[in-house]
Parts: sequence; C-alpha cells; structure tokens
Amino acid sequence: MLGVKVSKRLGSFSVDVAFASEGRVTGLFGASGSGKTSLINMIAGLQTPDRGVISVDGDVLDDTDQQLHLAVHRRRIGYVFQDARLFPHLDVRRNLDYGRRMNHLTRDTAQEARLNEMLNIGHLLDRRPGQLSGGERQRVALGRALLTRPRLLLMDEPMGALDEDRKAEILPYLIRLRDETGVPMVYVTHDPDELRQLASQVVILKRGRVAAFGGPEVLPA
Ligand SMILES: Nc1ncnc2c1ncn2[C@@H]1O[C@H](COP(=O)(O)OP(=O)(O)OP(=O)(O)O)[C@@H](O)[C@H]1O
Repeated sequence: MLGVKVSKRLGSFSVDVAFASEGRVTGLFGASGSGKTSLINMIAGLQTPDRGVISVDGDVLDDTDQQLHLAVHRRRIGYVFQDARLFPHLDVRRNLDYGRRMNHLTRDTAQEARLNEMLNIGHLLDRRPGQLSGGERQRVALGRALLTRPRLLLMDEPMGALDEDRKAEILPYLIRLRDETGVPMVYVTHDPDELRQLASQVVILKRGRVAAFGGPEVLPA
C-alpha cells in the first residue's frame, strides 16, 4: 500500500494531499500545474514535505514528526520520466546495467532475460540511444528502472512525448509490467484514457488538493 499524507508550500502554490492506495497502478491525474510532479518528487525523496508521512508497504520513507527523511538513493524507488534520459554515450546494455551498478546490486541474469523478453529489448542491446525510436527508448528506460529492483516505480508522463501510434505500441508493455512484475506503480498523466487502461486507483489533483479518489470511474469522460 502507498500511503501519502503531505503538505508543502512551493512559493505561492501549496500541496496538501492525503490518500492511501492499494492499487497495483495508482494514477495521478490533473491539469498542468495541479501538483502532480511536486507530489511524485516528494515520494521519490527529491523534495521534502513540510509536514507529513509517506510510506510504501508499511516502510516509512518520510515522517516529519519523527524527523525522518530517507535519502533518495536509499528509498529503492525507480523513476521513469517523459524523456527517457538514457546516457547517449552508452549502449543499451550499459544503460540497463547502470542503475544496478549505482545501487551496488549483484547481477541477476534471469531477471535481465525476463525483462528483455517482457519489454522486447533484447535485440537492441548493442545500440546507442540515438539509434532507437522514442518508444524503444522508453522501454529501455523502464527496464533500467526495474533492474534496480525498486519497491515502487514512479512514471511521470512516460508516454507524454510519444505520438498516438507510439503510445498504442507501448501501452501493452506497461500493462504487462503491471500484471507480471508485482512492482507497485504510480503513473502520472493528464490523459484519462491511459489511466482507464492502466490504473486500479486514481487520485485526481486540483490546485494541489485531492479532488477525487477511487477507481477509474472517477475519471472525466
Ligand atoms: N520550487 C518551486 N517554487 C515555486 N513554485 C513551484 C515550485 N515547484 C513547483 N511550483 C509550482 O507549483 C505548481 C505545481 O507544479 P507541478 O509541476 O507539480 O504541476 P504538474 O501538475 O506536474 O504540472 P505539469 O502537468 O505541467 O507537469 C506550479 O504552479 C508550479 O509553478
């Protein structure tokens, strides 16, 4: 379960959000400027709440009353951005291995093979990011994040830079990851259709507040 109860002031904007999601994919939906990125930056540990508690499956990542703020690299949270942010000078194999090495994890060749198959990236290992399509780059970014064995995967508009055809191509991979990896995910978007297909629970943000929380039926038509 992902438990979030945080408040934070950012200039003239403030985030004041509480929800507890049991969903395998928790969708964060809201217009531009509603606070989605600010909220996932707090979950990732990139920003510290002024007040509140963040927990994943009972492990507390932040608790301001206890002056507890687990550092980013100790949270075991994977992060996939709109732009894949692969290293252009490294081939796919080295990009995939980067997170594991940074986290001092031992290689798990069975998991590598499983993710290569699940994301259909095994034939891309020797290429550099410049030789990949946008959808392929995102699949590699997903693999790289999952190879760090995260307890939670944050995705901030991972399909935001893709055209409709590429989105349709990558969505089945996201559904497979949801159904087969067992890693809970937070998925940020302002596209309700993506969440209808992916999310089990949805948080709708408006001006830094929770406007609705529930199943995909809370999404606008
Ligand atoms: N460090 C900061 N200082 C001041 N204001 C900030 C800061 N960070 C974010 N904001 C403001 O907080 C509001 C919410 O921003 P945020 O990026 O979280 O929204 P968002 O829902 O992710 O938007 P988008 O969909 O456009 O990415 C915006 O008005 C932004 O300008």
